[in-house]
Amino acid sequence: MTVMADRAPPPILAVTGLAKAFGRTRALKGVDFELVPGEIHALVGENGAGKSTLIRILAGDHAPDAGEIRLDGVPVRFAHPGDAIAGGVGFVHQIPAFVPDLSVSENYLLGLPYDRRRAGLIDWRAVHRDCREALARLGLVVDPRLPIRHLTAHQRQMVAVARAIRRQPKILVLDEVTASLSEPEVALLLGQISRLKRSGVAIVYVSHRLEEIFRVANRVTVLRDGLRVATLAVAGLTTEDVARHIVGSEAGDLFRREEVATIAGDATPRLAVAGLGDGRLAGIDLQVAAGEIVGLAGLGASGRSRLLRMLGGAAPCREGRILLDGVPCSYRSTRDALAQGVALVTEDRNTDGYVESLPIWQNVTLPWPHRFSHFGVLDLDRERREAAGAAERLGVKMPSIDASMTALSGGNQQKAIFARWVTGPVRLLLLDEPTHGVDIGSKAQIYDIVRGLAARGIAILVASSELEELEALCHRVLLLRGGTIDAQLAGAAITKDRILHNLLAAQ
Ligand SMILES: Nc1ncnc2c1ncn2[C@@H]1O[C@H](COP(=O)(O)OP(=O)(O)OP(=O)(O)O)[C@@H](O)[C@H]1O
Repeated sequence: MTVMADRAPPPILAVTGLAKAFGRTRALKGVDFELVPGEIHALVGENGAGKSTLIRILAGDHAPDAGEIRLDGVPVRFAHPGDAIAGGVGFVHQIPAFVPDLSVSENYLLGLPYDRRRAGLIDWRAVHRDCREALARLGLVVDPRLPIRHLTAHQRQMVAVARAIRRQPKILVLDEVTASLSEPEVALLLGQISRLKRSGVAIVYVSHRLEEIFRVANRVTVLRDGLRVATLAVAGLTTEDVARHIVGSEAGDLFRREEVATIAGDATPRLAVAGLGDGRLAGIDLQVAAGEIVGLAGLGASGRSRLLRMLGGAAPCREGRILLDGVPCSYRSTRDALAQGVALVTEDRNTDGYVESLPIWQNVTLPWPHRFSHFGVLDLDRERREAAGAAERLGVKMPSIDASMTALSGGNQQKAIFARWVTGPVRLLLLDEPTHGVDIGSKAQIYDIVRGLAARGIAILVASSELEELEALCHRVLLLRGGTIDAQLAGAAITKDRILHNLLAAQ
């Protein structure tokens, strides 16, 4: 079904019959897509539906096998990413590219001319001011002189957005830019995007957060299995309508909230933390019982990820004590932590998530090199079989378990990484943004898996910027503010509104 707005202006971008295969995977099977000036057009679909492939072709990263792209009515073929940018199309990809050792400002202005003084010298003060102000409009306050590698994944994402806007594009394509942003940051970003739209910029907005689409988009195009299944005006639609198009059947109650009772706390907690700190975080006290799912909520750079990294051996803690099942423990690395049954799943799957040179199955079993060896002999068949079983249970969409991780769409990479913890001997699971970039159907699967792991007695501490996620999953939610945990919500008191209200009230 295709519903077009009456008397729509001529498209600034018209894509027809776009097709692309990767080996035997037909990522796009003849897709049409139109974008008009001054609209925000959402592009949605399950993980692996073909959204990023469409965007990568527009960006000149992939050559299409068939189809046509017209800009302002003129056929174009972008051979290199630079061509698209020169044609007035700006991109923010799921994992933006940066030069890690250059400063935030230099990355922000990459490829653009610098402000110069009379003698031709770069006016660094003006450059940094420009960068600082652009980031502040997106709610990010950082020193623009810092090397960009010091920024967190979501801060870098904001720099990528500011960079794309700075190039004054006619078309701006945003691929999953809010995946790890907290609510106030999302609001600032969506405000900025709406302003660009009002100034006539045409925006393609890819997101798995349907709620955002209803906040800003005019139209939505749904892709499924490499085909366009609908282009609809957003006004008058419900989330369930869009979800139905995405999954191709009645979506069921994907948004249901499980009744989660608070776990009685008489027994020795699986994790007990007292007075933990590292300078920026201080006096952190918390407990997680076996079988309990505890959430961590905070605004912006509240320290959620830092805390998880400290507990998972990825960052040093200078003060405090960590007890696992009542036994004091300390670990110097994630490997150390893993040996004690503590697994950290970070949000940055690109840098510490997977090994590109290994097939999917070895990425799934990566943390457990000794599990499949018997008297020093590796049982590769069993290892591969178990990995395949775990990936299948999580619905990882892949050409084969032997394929490379780079053959997976972003959300499927996330699920493949998650499959690790389904197979391994874990006592405490630390999850940072576990459904980053994952489609709504798969989210429900991941939630079920997390609940299943908790039911097996694993203690789970989960940080999420998606408050609905905490609401759906957690027995308790801890509120992290000013470098410490200053309140908690439990059981039925955990609602998105209440978490947000408490966090904002505490500002
Ligand atoms: N470089 C590649 N090599 C092989 N297969 C690929 C490659 N890139 C994408 N694919 C496959 O093409 C299909 C479409 O992937 P694409 O990344 O476009 O999906 P997507 O809709 O963006 O998903 P997500 O929401 O997970 O980001 C998937 O089946 C994916 O495995």
